Amino acid sequence: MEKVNFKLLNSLLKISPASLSPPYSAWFLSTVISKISRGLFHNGSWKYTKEEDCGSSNNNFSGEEKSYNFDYEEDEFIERPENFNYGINNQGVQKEKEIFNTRRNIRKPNWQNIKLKALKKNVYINTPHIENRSEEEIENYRKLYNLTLQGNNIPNPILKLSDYEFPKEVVKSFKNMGIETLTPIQAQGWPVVLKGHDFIGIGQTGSGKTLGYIVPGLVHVLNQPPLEEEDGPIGLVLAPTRELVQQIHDVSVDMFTESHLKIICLYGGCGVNIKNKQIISLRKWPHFCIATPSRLLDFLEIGATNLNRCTFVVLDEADRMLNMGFEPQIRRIVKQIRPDRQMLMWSATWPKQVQKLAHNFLLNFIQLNVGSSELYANSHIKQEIEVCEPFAKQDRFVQKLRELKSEHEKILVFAQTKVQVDFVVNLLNKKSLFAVGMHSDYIQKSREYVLKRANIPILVATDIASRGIDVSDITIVINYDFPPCIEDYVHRIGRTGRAGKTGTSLSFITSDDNMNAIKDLIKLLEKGNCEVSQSLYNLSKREKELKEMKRKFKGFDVHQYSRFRNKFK
Ligand SMILES: Nc1ncnc2c1ncn2[C@@H]1O[C@H](COP(=O)(O)OP(=O)(O)OP(=O)(O)O)[C@@H](O)[C@H]1O
Repeated sequence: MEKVNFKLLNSLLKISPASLSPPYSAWFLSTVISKISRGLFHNGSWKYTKEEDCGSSNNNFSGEEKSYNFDYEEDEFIERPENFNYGINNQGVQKEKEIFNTRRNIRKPNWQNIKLKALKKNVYINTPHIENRSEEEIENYRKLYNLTLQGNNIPNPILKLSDYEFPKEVVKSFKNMGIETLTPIQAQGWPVVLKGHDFIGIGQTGSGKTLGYIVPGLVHVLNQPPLEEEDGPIGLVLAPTRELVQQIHDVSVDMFTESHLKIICLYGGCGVNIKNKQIISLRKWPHFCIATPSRLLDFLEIGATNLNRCTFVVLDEADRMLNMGFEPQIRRIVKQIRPDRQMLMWSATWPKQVQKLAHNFLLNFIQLNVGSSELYANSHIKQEIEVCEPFAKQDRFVQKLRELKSEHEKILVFAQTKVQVDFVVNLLNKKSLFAVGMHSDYIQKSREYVLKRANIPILVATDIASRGIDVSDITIVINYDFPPCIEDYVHRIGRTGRAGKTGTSLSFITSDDNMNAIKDLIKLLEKGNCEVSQSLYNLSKREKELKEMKRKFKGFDVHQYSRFRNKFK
């Protein structure tokens, strides 16, 4: 029976053009040749023996032979039923999904019939120093940082770390992590969350929102009765991408070390072996869990964990989580969580479309906006815009990059699609500007590597890297393609200018870009008192006129009319 190394097959199928550049091409060729010689490229279903290819003999399937199939949602191989038939045009994949969908069904628990464990929601300690602060001092602080608050019974902010009696484990972690001051979103957010309120925290990119929920999350867990057998995690953080989940996990581990509480992270796209490790970690009674929604749902559906003890729930990048297809998953997960939970939502952007939806999940919440209740970009970022013709964009981009390369150590470039990322990487490598790409087709290990560990001067990515990712040495962000929605622009450029540092963004804009986003960009720049070039105004005006003409001359060839009009103007 033929044996296939799935990890390598996966890498080969998903190989990006960037990997064909000199350092990788030799490895690529040798791998292809060795795979051909082992009979990799055969028709029919893939078979492998787990012991060899998963590298572990401790899993359930050691020694036995099973068929596996690639799950595009989970981005990894999943077990396939015996006698499974692919059929023509992947009809089989569809059928397989149906089979698995029916197998995986979780019901909403009937909370009235379940005896819930005791919950201590308000873990705030009244500290005279904070309570006795004058109203004037508090007002001044809120005005200074432009804090807008909505809701009732709002506690005073914690202005200094020494003002509040944090548990000793937390104080030790602060020392280890070198945290001496609070950012405004932490100063006002922490007491609200510690009091047990549901909360929406909106603050600019890089303003410290992660610790904004991790610190009160840790205090919450420390105040709950200990976990017992069969209990799931007490704290749960949901985030949209694997990279973000891993990053939040890293920050949380630093914070939780002194308290010896267990913290785990769950994400897909990492192969069966890691999935098994994740299941094992779930069985070791973790106190806190950071997860992507689909992977957590998967584990809930196979019964690997439950959320009966979960009382502290966080949606990071909440607007993203309630949008773009995540919302049904979030609903299904939240149904599994007891109704008297505490729920928090955090983001740098809070578009109107998701606001109403968010309120469905929260009870008597307090909302904090740091900066402004309207959309705005981090004021530490210098925003530059370059308007050009679509055909001139490539050359202009390469020219600009050559100029910027000497000034900036690490440059992050955003392109709109995976194909576009590969195209830009190829373009730059051909021009001897060494660049590496990152998008969802890259294997997880290489995604982690290029983001955090590698010394790569130019990284080209899709929006997968736009939210929450905290890489300290990115000093410039370039939008090769302008995003179709302004919130994505704010998050993308927010990868620079973090934690009070300054940064620069450069965006290329052509008439091919989404004009609604351009209009929003003009508003954003005007609100932030940034200079708006005449060419940007002209572009927006020209498109407005064209739209107007299209409306008037419906059925006519508008472009022909436009040329005609320009000729005789
Ligand atoms: N109190 C603090 N003192 C010093 N540094 C801090 C403090 N809080 C956060 N930071 C640092 O600020 C940086 C940005 O924090 P974080 O990633 O939490 O930002 P964010 O608001 O979540 O950004 P985004 O909206 O992009 O997700 C991190 O490197 C973090 O270590």
